[in-house]
Amino acid sequence: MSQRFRVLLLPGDGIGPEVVAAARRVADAAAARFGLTLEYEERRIGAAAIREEGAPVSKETLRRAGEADAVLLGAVGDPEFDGGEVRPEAGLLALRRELGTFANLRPVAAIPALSGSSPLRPGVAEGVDLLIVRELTGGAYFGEKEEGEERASDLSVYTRGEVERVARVAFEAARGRRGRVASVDKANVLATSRLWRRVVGEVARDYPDVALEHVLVDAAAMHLVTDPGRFDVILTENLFGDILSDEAAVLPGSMGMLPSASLGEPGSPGIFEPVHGSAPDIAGKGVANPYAAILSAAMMFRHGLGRPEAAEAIERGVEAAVAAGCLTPDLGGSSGTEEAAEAVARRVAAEEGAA
Ligand SMILES: NC(=O)C1=CN([C@@H]2O[C@H](COP(=O)(O)OP(=O)(O)OC[C@H]3O[C@@H](n4cnc5c(N)ncnc54)[C@H](O)[C@@H]3O)[C@@H](O)[C@H]2O)C=CC1
Ligand SMILES: CC(C)CC(=O)C(=O)O
Ligand SMILES: [Mg+2]
Repeated sequence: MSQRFRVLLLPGDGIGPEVVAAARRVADAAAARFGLTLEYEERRIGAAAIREEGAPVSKETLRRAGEADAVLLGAVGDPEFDGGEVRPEAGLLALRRELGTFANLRPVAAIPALSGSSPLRPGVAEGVDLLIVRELTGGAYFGEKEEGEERASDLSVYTRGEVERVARVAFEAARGRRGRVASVDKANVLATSRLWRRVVGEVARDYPDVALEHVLVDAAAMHLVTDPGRFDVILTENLFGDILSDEAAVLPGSMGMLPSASLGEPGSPGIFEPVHGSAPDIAGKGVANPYAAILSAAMMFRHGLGRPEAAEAIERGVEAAVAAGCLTPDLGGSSGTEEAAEAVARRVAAEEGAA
């Protein structure tokens, strides 16, 4: 009998529905090839939920997310709600809090056909392969807020336990990679960063086979673009990780190339979501790059459903589609979102050596 998984789809806003449809198309191809059944439920989040349900995420959606095996999410955010009291982005933060997804894995890898000397895309950094482990449920995004006409504040709090658990995720990941962790902080100024640095140093003692360096975030931002090869795993807090990962998008060539997995305690559902936002400037045009969402579906198979062979098939499918020149406009091509998804799905279905 085929293995069944419940996947909650949260397409969200802007290009979210377009890229989630693309990711679903490819996930279905992978499921069919490996004899799995994906049972989908689709619900609203973000601006779509504010309009229809009066809140950026409903209690029922949070409950259903908790019951799913994995959540596949597009993006939230709509200029209509800029400056308003109820913000679409609050729905995503509430979901991350509800599921306790404290570790956000953001791999940054340049696809060979796009990199360096390739005539397809000169300028993309060749051979880049790093992993940003971003703490996702603490810091300034979740601290107490004060918002007035004359004064505003966002409290940034980290506890020893919050730092320790995400640090362990980074060290474990480094063991399966090139054995190096760069912990990024601002310990010359911030108290939270000094706690961060102390605790990461303590955790490192349990991983004598992993090399640890501490890097200040301002210098890290520079090294990331001038010498990305110096990094293997970057471990950092919520706000710094958000900014550094968008910066890292220049390495594979586009925001549309960065997937992510937001993970909590073992056994709890993860959220699989592209790093990019709702991109209102290109929404509804059918030109959004779906590879970040498709690669997030691959991460869902690997980290959420325990089926790495399906993840690898999707990743090979994306590489092959890109090598064949199936590029959306952000990558210098003229393919549409659906065309790119179809190109990957076809390759996933047809690949030799199916399990
Ligand atoms: N995880 C999430 O849901 C996130 C939501 N947002 C929200 O998204 C909205 C727009 O924010 P922006 O700052 O414009 O960031 P964004 O990531 O949506 O877009 C930044 C730039 O990258 C381009 N881009 C992004 N994804 C792309 C894709 N798949 N294919 C081709 N081009 C792509 C956009 O066209 C835009 O020029 C805001 O409301 C923001 O709060 C922003 C980041 C993350
Ligand atoms: C709540 C989101 C808008 C934050 C974000 O930009 C991200 O997680 O990448
Ligand atoms: Mg972001």
